[in-house]
Amino acid sequence: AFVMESQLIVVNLHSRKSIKVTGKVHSEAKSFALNLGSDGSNLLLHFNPRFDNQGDFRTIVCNSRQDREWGEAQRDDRFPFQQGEEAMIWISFDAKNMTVKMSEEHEIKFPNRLGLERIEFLSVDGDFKVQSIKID
Ligand SMILES: CCCO[C@@H]1O[C@H](CO)[C@@H](O[C@@H]2O[C@H](CO)[C@H](O)[C@H](OCc3cn(Cc4ccccc4)nn3)[C@H]2O)[C@H](O)[C@H]1NC(C)=O
Repeated sequence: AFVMESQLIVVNLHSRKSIKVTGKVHSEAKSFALNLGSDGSNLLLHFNPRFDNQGDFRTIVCNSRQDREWGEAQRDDRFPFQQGEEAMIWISFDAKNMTVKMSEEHEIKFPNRLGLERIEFLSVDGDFKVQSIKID
């Protein structure tokens, strides 16, 4: 079984910048998550692709978290990830929206519900091994 380790990275991301995460999806991936915000309890974005997990099949679940409380989840079944393959996830944001780009033709918008101007926290959980992180 996989050891579910959380990869915690401290970043200092202003809203004019973007962060590009590349990595590899486990060959038997069920679910992974990228969490961005000020800390684990206050997330601008919980980006959670589910291959087959908690009743979701090949669906991207996005949500926010405020003082540990989850907000209203948003689902998208345009699912570009493949088990065992590399993936690039490119996240940018402004005072209104988060934008998650996965390829030229596929991006997801999610409201910036917390209105944070800065992201100091990025954690990666589940069946995804981070290979690089680039802020530009
Ligand atoms: C239909 C009645 C039950 O609804 C289900 O309720 C679950 C519990 O609230 C919902 O699952 C939660 O959805 C949240 C986003 O809205 C988060 O994804 C909750 O997971 C938090 C979390 C992260 N981690 C670390 C992690 C992440 C990915 C892989 C491995 C470890 N462990 N727990 C996850 O438990 C789940 O999305 C929801 N399903 C539906 C269809 O609404």
